[in-house]
Amino acid sequence: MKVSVIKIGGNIIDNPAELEQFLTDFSKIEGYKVLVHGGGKSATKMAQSIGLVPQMIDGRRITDAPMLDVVVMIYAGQINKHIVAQLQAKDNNAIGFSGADGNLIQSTKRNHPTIDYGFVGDVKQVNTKLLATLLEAGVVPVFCAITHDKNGQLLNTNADTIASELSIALSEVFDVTLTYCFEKQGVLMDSEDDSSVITEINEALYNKLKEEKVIHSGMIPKLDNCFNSLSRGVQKIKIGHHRMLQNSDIQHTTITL
Ligand SMILES: Nc1ncnc2c1ncn2[C@@H]1O[C@H](COP(=O)(O)OP(=O)(O)O)[C@@H](O)[C@H]1O
Ligand SMILES: CC(=O)N[C@@H](CCC(=O)OP(=O)(O)O)C(=O)O
Repeated sequence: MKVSVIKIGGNIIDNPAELEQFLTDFSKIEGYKVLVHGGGKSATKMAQSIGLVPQMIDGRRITDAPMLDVVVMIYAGQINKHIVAQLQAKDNNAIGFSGADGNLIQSTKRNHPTIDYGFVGDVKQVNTKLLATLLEAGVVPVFCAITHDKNGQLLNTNADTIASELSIALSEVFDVTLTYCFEKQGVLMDSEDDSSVITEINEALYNKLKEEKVIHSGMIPKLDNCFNSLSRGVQKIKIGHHRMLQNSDIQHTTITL
């Protein structure tokens, strides 16, 4: 059996017209599917509006107690419930989840020797059995970027990592295709030129382009997640613009080991 795991980032979520188009395309995907959403941009705006100062290190948000409240409200509340309602309107039987719900994603608080990330979690285990049961019951799970430590503490976890870890776990049971959708056409030779798509990238090319600074910022953790997922059983990974979901002519990047 096949499963499509799709991740969308803050730039789609922040644009209502793009989000609506994405959800229309997503709702038409046949078979088992899982949606993972970020929302970093909205969380940053909300945090600033109440006087908090957002800080990211290596693609991870420093999450103190007030920031944790903001990300739980924005990711597990506002964004997740809007997406679920929109998918229900499109006749997809979506249910929204954080990692705490059904103990679906348990994580451990990040323990870094020099940086205090605060309430940030690294995924420890996925409740694959419950997730498979939900898929087999016709549910479309919609995950936000909040996990828990099973001791009552919610933790903020990078959404790309959640998509990757769910895909790895589901690979024990299904053939998984993981698709990262964002605002660009794929991994680009020039990150400002959408016509410069690299159609296939392996780890050797990635390392070379990272060194040459062709690949930088948020694309680095995204691709690190991709190679980790491929080496741990995920069948296929694509990165590109969400229009590729319903139009196979749209250029995108395929990741290979
Ligand atoms: N070579 C590249 N090709 C495409 N994007 C790149 C590249 N190098 C860096 N980037 C940056 O990576 C960003 C995507 O990472 P991120 O912001 O984490 O995505 P998401 O919106 O999915 O959370 C792009 O907006 C782009 O600015
Ligand atoms: C720990 C950590 O960094 N969590 C992320 C979760 C959201 C996210 O990943 O959103 P995008 O996919 O839109 O970037 C954050 O708070 O920004």
